[in-house]
Formats: sequence, structure tokens, C-alpha cells
Amino acid sequence: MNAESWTPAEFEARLRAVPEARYHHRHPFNVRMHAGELSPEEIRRWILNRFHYQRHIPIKDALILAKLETPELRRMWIRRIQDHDGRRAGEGGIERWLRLGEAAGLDRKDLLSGEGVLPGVRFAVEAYVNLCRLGTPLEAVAASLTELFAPDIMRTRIEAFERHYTWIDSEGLQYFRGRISQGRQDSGEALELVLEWARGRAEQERAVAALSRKCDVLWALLDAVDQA
Ligand SMILES: O=C(O)c1cc(C(=O)O)c2c(n1)C(=O)C(=O)c1cc(C(=O)O)[nH]c1-2
Repeated sequence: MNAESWTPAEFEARLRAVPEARYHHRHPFNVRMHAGELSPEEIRRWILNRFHYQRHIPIKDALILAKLETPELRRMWIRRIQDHDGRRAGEGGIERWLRLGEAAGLDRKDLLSGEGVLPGVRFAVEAYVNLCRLGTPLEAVAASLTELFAPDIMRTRIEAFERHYTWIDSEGLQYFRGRISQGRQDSGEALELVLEWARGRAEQERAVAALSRKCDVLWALLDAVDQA
């Protein structure tokens, strides 16, 4: 017999419980970052490796976009690509991440070359892109719901950088500042879609599993950076 569907409230609570327990704000590397314990070399390693994640976000969003069947949905989703790529050269989240790297003493040429990206980071990012490439629209959108927790971690990170890592020019933190409102909007829209789309208990469980897999991606990325 099929298990009964969760009510919308219970489904939402089960989705939120996944990152509550396993989002990367609990990872030892982030805990040390927020406590001000990372060396400049560790901060630079994190920025360089996280750039590999950042530059793949619009790629996975383009894969999701291609699965959306109405102009309304595509109009909503395409904004994410524009947030990262900008509407013209010199704008957008990827450019702001490059400026973060420069503020921390990295060369944008080195970030763009992809050299020095750790194998574990490549595999983690590939797993996320493939989840969005091969999964259903429900699974791909549910995986993005880690962003429910992103605004909080951005605020914590900005505070930590301004207090402990003052060798990085505060202008370099614009990426994090911008993501507070973008993350709130992204996750609000994604949550509405997931609650609406999941039909029946099996689909609800698939959405929770996709979000859980995404937590694994972020965790594995930091494991690789931490252990390098
Ligand atoms: O720095 C972070 O802690 C963090 C986490 C996440 C996330 O939760 O996946 C994203 C971002 N940043 C981010 O900057 C970003 O653009 C982003 C897009 C997505 C997504 O899955 O669609 N997650 C995240």
C-alpha cells in the first residue's frame, strides 16, 4: 500500500529539517572560518575552489530552465542565470566572486584557469550539475532549497570576515552582501514550486532525498578543501 502524502505543512517541515541538520554551516571548515581561525592560505584555497562551484551554478540553472514548460516558469528561473552572469560584462555574481578573489590576493587569471581546483571539489560540483541534468524538475528545484539557509550563513560570513579577516578589503565582500536578498528570493520561489509540484508521498520523498544529496555536495566540497 502507498504511504499517505504528507500535508503541505509536514512536507515543508521535512524539507527544512534536512539543511537544519546537515547544511554546511555545521561543517568544521565553516565553523573555523566563522571563528576567525583560518590562515590566509586556507581562505584563498576556499575562494579558489568555491569559484568552481560558482561558475557551474548558471550551467545547472540552464539545465533546469530547459525542463520548464511555461513562459512564466522560465521567466522566473532565468533571473538566476542573470544574477550570476550579469546582463553585461563586468557585472553579476561571477564577476563579484572574482573581485573577492582579488581582494584576498588571488589573480583572476588563476581563478579563471581552473588550475588548482581539488579533485574532490570537481566531483562534488559534477554531482550537483548531473543531479540537475538527469533529475526531474522537482528534484532539481528541491536541491536548490539549501538556499533557505544561505542568507543566514552569508550574514555570519560577512561579520566573520569584517572582524577576523581584515586583510581582505571589505569591498571584496559584495558577493556575499548581494546573495542575502537573492538567496531569500530564490529559496522562496523554489519552495513554492516544490510544495505545488510534489504529488503523493513518493514524490515528496524524492524531493527530500534530492535536498539531502545537495547537502552532501556542499559537505564533500568543504571536506576536500579542509583536507587539502
Ligand atoms: O556560500 C554559500 O554558503 C552558498 C551556499 C549555496 C547553497 O546553499 O547551495 C549557494 C550559494 N552560496 C551561492 O552563492 C549561490 O549562488 C547558490 C545557488 C544555489 C543553488 O543551488 O541554486 N546555491 C547557492
